[in-house]
Amino acid sequence: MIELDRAGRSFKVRRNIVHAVRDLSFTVSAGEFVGCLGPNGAGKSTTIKMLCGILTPTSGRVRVAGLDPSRRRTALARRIGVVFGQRTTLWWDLPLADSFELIRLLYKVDRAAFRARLEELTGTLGLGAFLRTPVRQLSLGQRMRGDLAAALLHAPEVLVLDEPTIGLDVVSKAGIREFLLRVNAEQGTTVLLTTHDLGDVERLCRRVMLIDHGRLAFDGTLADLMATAPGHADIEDVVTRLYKGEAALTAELPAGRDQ
Ligand SMILES: Nc1ncnc2c1ncn2[C@@H]1O[C@H](COP(=O)(O)OP(=O)(O)OP(=O)(O)O)[C@@H](O)[C@H]1O
Repeated sequence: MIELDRAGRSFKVRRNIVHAVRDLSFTVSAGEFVGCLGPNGAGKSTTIKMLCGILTPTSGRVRVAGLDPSRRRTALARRIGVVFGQRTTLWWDLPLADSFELIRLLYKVDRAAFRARLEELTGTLGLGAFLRTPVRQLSLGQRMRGDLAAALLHAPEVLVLDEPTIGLDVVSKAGIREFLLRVNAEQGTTVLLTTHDLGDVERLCRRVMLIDHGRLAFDGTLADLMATAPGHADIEDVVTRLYKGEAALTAELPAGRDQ
């Protein structure tokens, strides 16, 4: 469903070249739920932006649902849902319901299918009480639920989330996590998320990737991740060690994973 083959993205900043992502290769199969960790500036958001076609890779190849994201952005938009936790894709001054209607028109979703989908999402995400509220008046937790609904209204096969639980309280976080698990389990939606919240990884992700300096530094299960630091039972300790380079990351890549 998602394929990166030696994908790279660099930026020219004044006279310097910043290599945000280098030689990144991995595949995510249909129905997987994958978490992507990495220190600040590691290249996670740049990777997500290449997956949804916002950024064109400067080297290598990216495919999502068989499409080249930067060349087939419109075709891909029908098959992918994207949420940036730090930025809303909703219309700030419009009530949530009007934003959804605009999305229906943009994505040319059939009216009956849209109604059914919206009803389902309104129920599972608890949007009913604030559907008529302008987006700018929503709390962060409400806005995030609205953004998730917006990303899923056209029933995409792939859902890509950049820090979907950032800034949320424990109850809101739990609600979003439960919802994402449901979408993955019941609809078979492939989910790839980036996060700094290790609770997201523990509770959601069957597979964890770690990006460091734009490269894939680890790819395996949560148990594989914990095994990189024997004797450390706390995921926070393990990840801190990995970020500080205290563990031999690449040596721990499980056999059979793309590197
Ligand atoms: N448009 C840009 N122009 C120049 N440099 C950029 C641009 N976008 C990202 N970078 C640089 O690329 C590197 C990777 O950034 P990116 O945002 O992908 O990291 P990240 O892993 O998502 O970080 P964080 O966890 O802090 O969100 C950083 O050094 C960043 O400064």
